[in-house]
Amino acid sequence: MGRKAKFTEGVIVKKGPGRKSKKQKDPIFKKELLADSNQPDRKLSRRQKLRLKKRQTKEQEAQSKRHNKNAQKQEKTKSENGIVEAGVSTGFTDSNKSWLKLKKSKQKQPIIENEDSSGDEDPVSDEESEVASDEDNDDNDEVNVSSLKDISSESDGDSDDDEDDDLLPIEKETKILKKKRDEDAKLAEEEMQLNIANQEVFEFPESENDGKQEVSNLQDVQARIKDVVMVLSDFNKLRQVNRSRSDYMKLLEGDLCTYYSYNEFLMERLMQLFPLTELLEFLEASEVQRPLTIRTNSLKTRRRDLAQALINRGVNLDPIGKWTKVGLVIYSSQVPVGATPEYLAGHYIIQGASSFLPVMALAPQENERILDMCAAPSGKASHIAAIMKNTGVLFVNDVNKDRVKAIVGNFHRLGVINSVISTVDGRKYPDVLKGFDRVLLDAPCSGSGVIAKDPSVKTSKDEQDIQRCFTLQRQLLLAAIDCLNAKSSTGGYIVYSTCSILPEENEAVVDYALRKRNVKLVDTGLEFGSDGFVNYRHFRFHPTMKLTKRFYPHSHNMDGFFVAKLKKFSNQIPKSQDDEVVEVLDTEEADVQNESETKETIEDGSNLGKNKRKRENNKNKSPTEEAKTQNNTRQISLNKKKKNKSNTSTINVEPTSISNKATPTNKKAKEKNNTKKDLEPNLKWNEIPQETATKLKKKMKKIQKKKQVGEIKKGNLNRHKKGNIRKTK
Ligand SMILES: C[S@@+](CC[C@H](N)C(=O)[O-])C[C@H]1O[C@@H](n2cnc3c(N)ncnc32)[C@H](O)[C@@H]1O
Repeated sequence: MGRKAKFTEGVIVKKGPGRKSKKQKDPIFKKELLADSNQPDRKLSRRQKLRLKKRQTKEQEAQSKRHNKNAQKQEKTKSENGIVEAGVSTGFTDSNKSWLKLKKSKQKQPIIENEDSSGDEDPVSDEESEVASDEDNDDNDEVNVSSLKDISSESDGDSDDDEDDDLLPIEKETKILKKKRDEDAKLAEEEMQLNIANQEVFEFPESENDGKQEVSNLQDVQARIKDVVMVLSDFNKLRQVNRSRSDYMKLLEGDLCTYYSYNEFLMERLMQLFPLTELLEFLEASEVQRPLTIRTNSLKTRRRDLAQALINRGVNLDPIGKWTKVGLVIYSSQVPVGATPEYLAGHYIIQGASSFLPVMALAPQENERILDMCAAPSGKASHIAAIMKNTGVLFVNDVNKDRVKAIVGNFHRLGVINSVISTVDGRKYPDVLKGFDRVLLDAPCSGSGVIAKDPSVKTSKDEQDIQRCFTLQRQLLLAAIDCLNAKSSTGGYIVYSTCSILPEENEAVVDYALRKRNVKLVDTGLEFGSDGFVNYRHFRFHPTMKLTKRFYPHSHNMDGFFVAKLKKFSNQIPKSQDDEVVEVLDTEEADVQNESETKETIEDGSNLGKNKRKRENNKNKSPTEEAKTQNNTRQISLNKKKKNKSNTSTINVEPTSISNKATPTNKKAKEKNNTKKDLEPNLKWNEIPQETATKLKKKMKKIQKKKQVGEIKKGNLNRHKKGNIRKTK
């Protein structure tokens, strides 16, 4: 195989002007680059000139140093050896050696260098001196850098310009950015120092009204809130020595009331409830409306179809979350959401996300008998009906006749056909019907969880309102439990819920029911939410209270809400002495009882203490054991009653209770005194405003009269009964 012939060899192919050669011109270099760098007339930049000058002065200095050293050495050797060698300089060798020593320490090549130069007494050449001076420069790197910095900072304008000329655009940009970043960091540092300084100078207002007048606008109030929170977060370090934590808390409470427009009562309760940072989050979140949410009525449509229909009408929506299959959140809408054809056809109901939770916890089953005791306007009741698929029977009740009308309207629209609607006081419901598989008690409450929806709650609630609420809630809960059938094959469950976040209306009510009835707390089945309180102020609730769920606007993005689920394990009602308190009273009596029960709770008197002790004794017992002890107490109390009957025919009535039950008959005067005593020890008249005191007194007189009449009647009855017994005997 021979080599291929190159036919083109020797023929010079003329390259045509290609695209590149057409466009690209010959490169043009800067003059300086082309110029010989060794040429003395080369143009140097200012900085280069400075460097050159510096190097030259350094060289001179180094040389003079060397001369001095040599001179000193020569003098030394002369004085040591007594020999004076005029005209012969050995100094360079020494200096050379010293340079070598320097090298030795730096480069760790002492042997070769030493060997090479050992005994060499040649004077150091110019080149070497150049190197030496360079080395010196290296040694003094730090000095050079700092001096360069100095130079640049001194002659900011010119040198920077010169430098910038040498830099690429991207380098220039990074330089500018770096400079800006440095400036920002410096500013931030200054601000921080200023904050620290301010923080240190926060002074507690000295005026008598604790500084209420010192802040004139909301911005100042806000600033002081921040300051006080800061002090409280590191109290030992930042406090003023003569001020206690409670002083700061009081100041903060006042400022928060001013800033967020709350009354002191509610703010105080909230401050007891939340840690400071969480409190601020709660207050902020309660200023913002919750997102508009709707629930698909699964009796009439599916969520997907409803969503599509609404999107077609210009509604911007999304599913609420993974935890519900029927909820939709509406971000914006081109049509009024409460008046679309879908709404009117009952395909959905406008309902807050938190309202889904109690029904989910109740977990209704098809074909059950379910009671919704306080149902109007029926958001939750219609949800229950939908889950039951219109099977079984849903008993829907509310004491308010006007609100019941809303139930009827809603049920018509939504197509609920398995319901019986009633208007009864829930507390009397067990007298009407019992034996339900499940009961929902969505109790009337203070509404402290729905402040965004109803801002009047901020200022309208006081101690008495809360007391009235929780007394009614307790009575309703016991009645609701009494309506339940513990032996239900599918249920025996009750869900208690409120839109309040106050433990008095939630955990305390459930705790009360745990003591009064054969029920135990069970898991709600809700996958999210915060645990219920076990400790709160002077209350200590049953440890199982953790099974209850709380929801907050700031952490769950829904209205404040409480849900507890209880299972009834016996239809028997344990009768303890305390039970006398729990009776269905007419409204007038209930009011007075509220007052007296309320007092009982405020003063944390004998009953609460007693109950607390009892609870602590039962704390480690299982529900059945607890039930046994409760039954025991019941027996004891019954025995006591029997004894009393046989001896004196009187029944011990709890000092706080006003009851319709049998009262002593034969000693009217004594009884009169007793009733008076029953009522009065708990009421401190001087603590009650005069108006309410006179009202209360009037009411009490009325009740006493009623009682006396009732007693006489009952007394007559008893006499008849006794007579009958005697007769039969
Ligand atoms: C929180 S609302 C119920 C809301 C309802 N569950 C819903 O989802 O639409 C409380 C209801 O309890 C009713 N209520 C108040 N006291 C009552 C009582 N003693 N017996 C029955 N219902 C009562 C009120 O009229 C009110 O409608």
